[in-house]
Amino acid sequence: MSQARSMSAREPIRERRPQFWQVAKRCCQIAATVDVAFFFLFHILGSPILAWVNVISVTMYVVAYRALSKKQNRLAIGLIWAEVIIHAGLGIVLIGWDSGFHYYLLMFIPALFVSMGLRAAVMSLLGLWSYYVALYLVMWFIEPVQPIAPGALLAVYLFNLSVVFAMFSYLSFFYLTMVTTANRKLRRMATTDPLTGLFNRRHMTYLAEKELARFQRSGHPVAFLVLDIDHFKAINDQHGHEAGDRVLEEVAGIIKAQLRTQDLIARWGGEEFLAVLPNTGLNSAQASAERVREALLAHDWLAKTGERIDITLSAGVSEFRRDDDLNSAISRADRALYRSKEGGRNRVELEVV
Ligand SMILES: Nc1nc2c(ncn2[C@@H]2O[C@H](COP(=O)(O)OP(=O)(O)OP(=O)(O)O)[C@@H](O)[C@H]2O)c(=O)[nH]1
Repeated sequence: MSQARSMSAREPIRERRPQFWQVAKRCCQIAATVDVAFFFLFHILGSPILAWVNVISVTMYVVAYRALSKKQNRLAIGLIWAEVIIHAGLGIVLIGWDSGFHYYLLMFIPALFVSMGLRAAVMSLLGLWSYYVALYLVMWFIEPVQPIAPGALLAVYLFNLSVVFAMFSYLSFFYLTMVTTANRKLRRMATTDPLTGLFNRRHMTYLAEKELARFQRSGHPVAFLVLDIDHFKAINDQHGHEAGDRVLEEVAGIIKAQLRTQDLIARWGGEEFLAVLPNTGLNSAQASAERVREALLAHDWLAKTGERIDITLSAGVSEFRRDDDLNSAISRADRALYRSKEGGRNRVELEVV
C-alpha cells in the first residue's frame, strides 16, 4: 500500500491516469462548441460583454487542447480551471445566480480527484467551495450588473442546466467504462497464465475445489490429467528459451483443442499442465489424454531455423474418489505421470488403485 502510494507520488503527472487526459481533450472540444453557441446566444439576448467573453473562452480551450496533445497537462488544467472559474463568475455577476452558470463549477469535483494527488485535490476542493459560496453570498446582496429579460434568463438557465446534465452523464459513463475495463483486466491478470492464456495454478485450485464440491453433491465422476512435455529442458537448451515459450503456447492450444469446452485447463508448473474433466470417468479421461498426446505427435514442430523439434508428452490420469481431497487426487495423477516418465515417456498411465 505504502509502496503503491510512493510509486504514484514519483510518477510524473502526465503519466498518471492516461485515460483522464483523453477525456479532458474531449471536454475541451465540447466546452469550446458550447461557448461558440453562447457567443451567438448572448448576442441575440442583448448581452454583448458575455458574448465576447466566449471568444476568449474558445481561445483558452483551443490552447488547452493543444497543450494536452503535447502532454503539457499542468498548463491545460490551469487554463481549463481559469476559464470555468472566470466564465462562471462573470456570468453570475452580470446576469444573476438564476442563470445557472454556477453548475459548471460543480462539474470540477470529480475531475479534481482524478487530475491531481489527494492533498492537492482536497485543497482545490476547499477553494472551489469557498468560491461557490462567496458567489452565492455576493449575489444575495447585489443586483446583476447587466440583467436580461426574464424569458431570456430562463432560456440561459435551461441551456446551462442541459449542458451540465449532458456532460455529467458523459463523465459518469466514462468513469464507469474505465472502472469496468480495469476490473476485467485485473481479473484476467489474477486468473490466467500470461504466456499460454490458460488458468493459473491459484485460480485452477479454486475452480477444482468448486468442481469437487459439486461431485460430493451429485456423485458424477471427475477426472484429473497431469500432462508434462518430455525433455523440455533440452528444447530450451537446443533451440533457445524463446522457442521453448512458443512450444508452451502451442501445446496449450493443442490441449484446449482436444478437450471439451467444459473441461478446466491450467498451466500447473513450468512445462506441466493440469486438466480437470467434469463428468468423466477414468477410461474416458485416459482416451482424452491419448488424444492430446497423439495430436502433439502429429503436429509439425519447427524451430525458427526450420529445424524440426521432437516433442512428446507424458500424462498421468486419476479419478476423484469419495472422501478424497484435491491434493491426494492430483498426487495420484502425479505418481502415474512419474511412471509414464520412468516407462520411457510419450505415454499415458492411469493411477494405481
Ligand atoms: N521456455 C521456457 N522454459 C521454461 C518455462 N518454465 C520452465 N521452463 C523450463 O522447463 C524445464 C523443465 O525441465 P525439467 O524439470 O528438467 O524437465 P524436462 O527437461 O522436461 O524433463 P522430463 O520432464 O523428465 O521429461 C527447465 O529447464 C525450465 O527452465 C517457461 O515459461 N518457458
